[in-house]
Amino acid sequence: MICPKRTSELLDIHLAPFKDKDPAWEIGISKIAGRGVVATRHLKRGEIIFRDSPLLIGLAAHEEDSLNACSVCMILLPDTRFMCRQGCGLPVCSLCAKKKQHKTDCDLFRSWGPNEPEVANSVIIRLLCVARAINLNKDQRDLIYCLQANLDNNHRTEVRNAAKCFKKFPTDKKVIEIMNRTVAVIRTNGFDKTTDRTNDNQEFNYRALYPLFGVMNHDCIPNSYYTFEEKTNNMIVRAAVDIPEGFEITTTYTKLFTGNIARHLFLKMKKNFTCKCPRCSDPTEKGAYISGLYCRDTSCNGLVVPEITGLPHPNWNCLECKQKSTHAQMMKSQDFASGAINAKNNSNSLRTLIQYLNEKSDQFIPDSNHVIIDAKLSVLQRLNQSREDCSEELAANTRLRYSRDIMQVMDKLGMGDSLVRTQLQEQVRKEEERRAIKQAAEAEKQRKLAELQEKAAEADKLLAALAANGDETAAAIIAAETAPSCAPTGATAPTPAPAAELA
Ligand SMILES: C[S@@+](CC[C@H](N)C(=O)[O-])C[C@H]1O[C@@H](n2cnc3c(N)ncnc32)[C@H](O)[C@@H]1O
Repeated sequence: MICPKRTSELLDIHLAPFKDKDPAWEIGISKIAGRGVVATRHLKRGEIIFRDSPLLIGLAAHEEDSLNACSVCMILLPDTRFMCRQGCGLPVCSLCAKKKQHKTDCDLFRSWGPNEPEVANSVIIRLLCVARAINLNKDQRDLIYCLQANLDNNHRTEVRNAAKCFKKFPTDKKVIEIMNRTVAVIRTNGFDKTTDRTNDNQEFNYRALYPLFGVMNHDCIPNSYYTFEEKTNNMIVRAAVDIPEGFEITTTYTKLFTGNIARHLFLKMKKNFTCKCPRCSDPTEKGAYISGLYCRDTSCNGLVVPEITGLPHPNWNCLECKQKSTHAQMMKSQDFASGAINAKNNSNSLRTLIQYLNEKSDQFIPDSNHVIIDAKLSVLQRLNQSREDCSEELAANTRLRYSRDIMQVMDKLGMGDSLVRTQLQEQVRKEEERRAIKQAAEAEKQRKLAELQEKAAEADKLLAALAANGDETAAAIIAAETAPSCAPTGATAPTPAPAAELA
């Protein structure tokens, strides 16, 4: 492990533009693994802990059909004529083509002679983030070397493949080593499009290395969460819960609602470690039963969970009848459920998906299962874009119900704040506000009606009194004066409107 002091020095240089004189964090020896980020004082839930800027950032270029983004500002460009005319093989917008960053990138890639500079090639575009490490200054380069790098067998593959796309790719061992190391450092500590490392379903389509964030260790119930500033791509890390002084600040490398087994596999294969946090050690995941499935015995209503955690193929146990099942048996149920829900999710009708989730799916998969949580999140996301084929009432009820369901799972897991929770809270707040406005309008209608009824009753009484006194003319005048304001539209004087009719 590299000394936390040296890491701090290099991070201070990197973070100097933020001018944080009294940081709420420091780099220390972690109880979880190697170095970690530790709170220097008590942090309140929601408080900003630090800002970080990307030391390296570039297009992820994972999909061939989305290569038309500018390699500097990363904004999508019109479909034609977006490649640099200097022949570097990089897409660039007309504004960024004049910027210093592009000149540096362009000079580097042109000197390597791309085979087909006019064609957008995902391998070349993807390499840019890594190749930018070559032009960093010494402190920045040292910072890269200071971060952990899990050097697996294929961390050299990317650079090796990229070399085939250029005529004069560098052969200098030092240059190749910098790039290979950078690939490994990004894989261990960085982002490579949201799907690879995000805890919040956030859109982040780049490949990037945030050095301070890179020192944070993982916990499946993290005590911090992060967001990105759209203009700068800077990251803001906040406390998800109150964090006492001296406690390690953790993040999660996996999605929040992935079950124990899938998280275990992801962390083992992609991040090279086995997590031993309390959620991972508990087959019920703190009673949230995110991996829970129904017992195979149809006469039993019990939930089945993995017998022990931390294994890729555990046996499963019914919590009710104690029947054991093999992993393969339970995966059949899980795959069947995932297939059914995904088929409904991919169909065009959002209303059908909602009906299916509300009425059918719990016959074969518990509501607590991650497939259902993901489907509900997907419904909420679709509803945010449009109501599709749902009535206003169905959309509103679904928003409220699913947001509350998912927050309940978060509460069971003991999760604090996160971007997802903020979004769900906002959905609930809006829906409760809409309902309160509707209720207030209904109450106001009722109040006015009662007022009218009261007036009509008073008029009835007056009329009766006048009639009893034999004052027929006065009664007719009163009836004519009161009826238009009390009676429903269309009622005509002189006949007094009976109170029942007004309702
Ligand atoms: C982004 S780095 C975190 C910082 C790292 N501890 C360091 O000293 O630089 C990720 C690596 O830290 C280790 N790590 C992070 N969280 C861990 C955890 N919960 N349990 C075990 N190892 C963990 C793993 O080796 C992982 O590949």
